[in-house]
Amino acid sequence: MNVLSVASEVYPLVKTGGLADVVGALPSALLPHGIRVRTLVPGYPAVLHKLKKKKAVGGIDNLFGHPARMLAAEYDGLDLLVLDQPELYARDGGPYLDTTGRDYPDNFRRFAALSLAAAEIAGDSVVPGWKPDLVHVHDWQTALTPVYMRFGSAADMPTVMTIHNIAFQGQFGASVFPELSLPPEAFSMQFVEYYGDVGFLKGGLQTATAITTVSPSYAQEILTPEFGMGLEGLLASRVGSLSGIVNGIDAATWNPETDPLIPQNYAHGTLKRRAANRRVLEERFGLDKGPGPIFCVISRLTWQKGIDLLAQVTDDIVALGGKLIVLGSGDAALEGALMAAASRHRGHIGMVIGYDEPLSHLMQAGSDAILIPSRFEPCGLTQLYGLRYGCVPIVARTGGLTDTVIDANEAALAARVATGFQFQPVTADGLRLAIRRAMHAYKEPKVWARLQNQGMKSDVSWAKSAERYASLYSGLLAKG
Ligand SMILES: Nc1ncnc2c1ncn2[C@@H]1O[C@H](COP(=O)(O)OP(=O)(O)O[C@H]2O[C@H](CO)[C@@H](O)[C@H](O)[C@H]2O)[C@@H](O)[C@H]1O
Repeated sequence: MNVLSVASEVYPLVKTGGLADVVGALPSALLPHGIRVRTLVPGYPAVLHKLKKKKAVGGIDNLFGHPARMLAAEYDGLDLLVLDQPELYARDGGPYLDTTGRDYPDNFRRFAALSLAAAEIAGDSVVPGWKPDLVHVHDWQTALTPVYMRFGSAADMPTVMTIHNIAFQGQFGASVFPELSLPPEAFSMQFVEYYGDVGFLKGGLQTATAITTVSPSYAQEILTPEFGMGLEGLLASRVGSLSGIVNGIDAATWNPETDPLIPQNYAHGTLKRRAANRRVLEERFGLDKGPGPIFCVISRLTWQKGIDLLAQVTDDIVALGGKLIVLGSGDAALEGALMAAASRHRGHIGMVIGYDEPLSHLMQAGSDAILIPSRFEPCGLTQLYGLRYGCVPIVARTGGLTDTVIDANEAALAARVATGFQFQPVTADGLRLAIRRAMHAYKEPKVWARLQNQGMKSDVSWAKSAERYASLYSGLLAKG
């Protein structure tokens, strides 16, 4: 089976968050199922620069007023198609934001173009001699693909639309509609019209053959007004086509036994070796040496991720004898609150503002626990990395965090299945209580080591989830 996967980012070429990790890791996990994935991404400078050997395999004469080239390349096991259209993608900033942190004003056009190109590949008019059997799109940036397919020459080909984060919907004023090269009837409830605006994600959810999200719990939650963010009604009308498949991790990139980004490799039998990583971490974050657990946070610093709750418990962490290190960037006010905490508690709280992939590996390898107080979390990946690295996850009981961490309650401890701590309600008090519970467990080395070992043994690979995607794809093809 040939699958075209379409996304706005893919690890290791371009990454702003978990979407890239998933899009980068799923293809090799699907290969044993006889599924060959080609991944279509925009030709951002970062992508073109990293791909040394690329070949023009086709093109589109007029993609929103400009010619575009389709390049093919292989990178780190990925079979890539790259949409090379400098007017849209040759920019100095990131994939979505300019150098001052603002959305590019033509993002609607940049990602409509990506979606239209995908639909034309599916319609067999762009890459001669290659055509997918199914198209899999991710998040709002690629959500118009099934809409274009419906009105183009691949109307019967099955499509899967995966929601990684329903908070980002790609909603634009109605004035963009005439620029999208869609027929007038597409501006209706059945397609992209969304409360009088154009909704990219809405259009995708309305037209994709199947909808998935990245955990079973989140698939349930988005049917409620609290988590559906306005799309719960539409999703309820499509509930028969909606499922949740939990994310895995790239077990080769995230393997403490072989990870080249950490000073000291280790396995679950050699947890003591983590101490060497801890020492490097202490240096890096300016922490005092000494006992007590190091809690880490690796995250966008936003309300979704509950970072305001974290800012309320920093003093408590220090008062209880713990240390805190934070890597991330985001809301200026939250960055400021954490910086203030770091200067109040020099030697006990360290902060690095920015995005640093190697440092994120070191933090998982040297910290004792990772805090994830998210208000909503479709799946979450950092708790999965934590499990693999013996960095015990302390998580809000929501979405995929619920599905992947087993709370250290008495029964779970007795059954030796606990892997971390969950808390609810998702408030500062809830988080505070979870930190107290973790501190208590940390004081009993045997209990803590068991939590670490149990986590390291849990299956966070793609194996089971790839099987689920494979059977979803086969089911759709069989129906088609
Ligand atoms: N400052 C920093 N420096 C280095 N690395 C950093 C970093 N900040 C974050 N990261 C990395 O970025 C990724 C974040 O992934 P998450 O799944 O936690 O959240 P995100 O909200 O981006 O993804 C959305 O999509 C994914 C994928 O489906 C879902 O798991 C998730 O719930 C959903 O919100 C992880 O690999 C993490 O290590």
